[in-house]
Amino acid sequence: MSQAAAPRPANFSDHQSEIYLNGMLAGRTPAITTDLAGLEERAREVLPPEALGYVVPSAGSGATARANRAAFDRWRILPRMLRGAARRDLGCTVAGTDLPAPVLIAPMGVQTLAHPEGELATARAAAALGVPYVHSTQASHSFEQVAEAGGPAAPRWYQLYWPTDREVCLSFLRRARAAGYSALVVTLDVPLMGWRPADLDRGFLPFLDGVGIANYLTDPAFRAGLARPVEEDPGAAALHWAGMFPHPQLGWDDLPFLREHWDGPILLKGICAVEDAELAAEHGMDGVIVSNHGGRQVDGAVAALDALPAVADAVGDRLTVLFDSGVRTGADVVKALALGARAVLLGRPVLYGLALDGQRGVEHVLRCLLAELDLTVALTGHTSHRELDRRTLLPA
Ligand SMILES: Cc1cc2nc3c(=O)[nH]c(=O)nc-3n(C[C@H](O)[C@H](O)[C@H](O)COP(=O)(O)O)c2cc1C
Ligand SMILES: O=C(O)C(=O)c1ccccc1
Repeated sequence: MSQAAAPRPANFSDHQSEIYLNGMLAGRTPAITTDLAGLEERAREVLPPEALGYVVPSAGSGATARANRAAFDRWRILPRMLRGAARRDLGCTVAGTDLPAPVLIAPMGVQTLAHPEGELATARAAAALGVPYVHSTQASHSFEQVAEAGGPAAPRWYQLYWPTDREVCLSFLRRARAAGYSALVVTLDVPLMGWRPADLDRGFLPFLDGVGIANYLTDPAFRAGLARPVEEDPGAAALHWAGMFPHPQLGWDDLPFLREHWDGPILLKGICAVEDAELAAEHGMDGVIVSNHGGRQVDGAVAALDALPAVADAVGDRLTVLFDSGVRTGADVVKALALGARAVLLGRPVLYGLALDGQRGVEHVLRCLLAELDLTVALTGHTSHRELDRRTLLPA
C-alpha cells in the first residue's frame, strides 16, 4: 500500500500552476496581464487623463523615475543550483508586524482617482493576502473606513504627513491608534510638493477639489478650525487643508514629539543619504524607508536602489531598513533584498491593478508579484529570502 504523500505547504508560486491549469483545463486566461512590467501600459489605456497625469508621471523631466529603473537594470541575479529549494518560507516580522512575504503596500493617497472604491478596494485586497496596507494621510477614505474595509485581523500601518496644526496631528495619531494601525511611517520627502508638469499643465490638484482629504474632513480638530461646517462650505475646507499641508519648517528636533505621542514603531520614509539614516538612529527611530518617492519629488535625484546599500551598511544593524521606488517585479524585490532591504513597499503597480479591476486587480498584482518573487528565490537556490545577500547579485 502506498503511503499518502504529505500535504505540501503552499508556496506563492502555486499561483503559476493555477494559471496554467485554468488555461489548459477550463480555457480561462487571466483578465489582466501577468507581465508586471507591462501593467503601466495597460493602465494608461483605462485611466482618465487627470488621474493618469497624477499617478503615472514623475517630477520635472522624469529623470529620477528613469534612474530608479536603470538602477535595477544594472544588477544581474546569480542563480545557484542543486540546493534543495522545494519549500520556501517568505514569512518575516517587520517592525512588529508579521508578513507573509517581505512586501507591503506603499502609502499612496487619493486612490479614488484610479478606481471609485479607491483605498477600500486596495485594503480589501491587501487583507485577502495578509499583506500590510499603509494608509496615507492624503487618502480619499478615512482611517476608520479603511480599517473597517480590511477587517480587524488585517495588518495596517499609518503614514503621516505632519500637519502644521499640532492638534490635528495629535488627533490623527489618536485615530490611527484607535483604528488599529500598528506602526507609524513619517514621510519626510514632501515638505513641499515637487514640480509636476503633468498636473501643472492641467492646473489639477485633487485635494483642492476635496478629493484625498478624507482624514481631515472627518477630523474633529480639523473641523474645529473651520468657520462653517464642511458640508456647507467644502471649498473653504479644502483651502484650510492647503494651509495645513506643506510643512517645510519641520526639523529633526521635532521628532521627540512623535515619540511622545506614538507608542509603536516609527519609520522615516524618504531617506537616501547615509547621514540622514544615522540621524534617524540617533533620534531613536525604529526604521527608515529608503525611497525617492518614486521620482515624484526631486528631478535628477539619486536612484533609490543606488542609495540602499550604503544606508543598509550604516544602520542595518540598528534600524529596520525598508525600500521603495521602482519595484515592478518579483526579481526587483530579490535585488532590493539582496542589497540590504528587509522588505519592500510596492507603489504604482498596485494602483495599476486597482485601475484595471478594483480589488480583484490589486489581488492579481499582489499574487503575481509574490509568485514571481517566490519562483526567483527558488530558482536562485534559496529556501528563504533571508538567505539573499550581495553574493546573489553581479553588476551588469
Ligand atoms: C499616486 C501616488 C500617490 C502617492 N501618495 C503618497 C502619500 O500619500 N504618502 C507617501 O508617503 N507616499 C506617497 N506616494 C509615494 C509612494 O509611497 C512610493 O514612495 C512610490 O510610489 C514608490 O515609487 P514607485 O511607485 O515608482 O515604485 C505616492 C505615489 C503615487 C504614485
Ligand atoms: O502625490 C504624492 O506623491 C504625495 O505623496 C502627495 C500627497 C499629498 C500632497 C502632495 C503630494
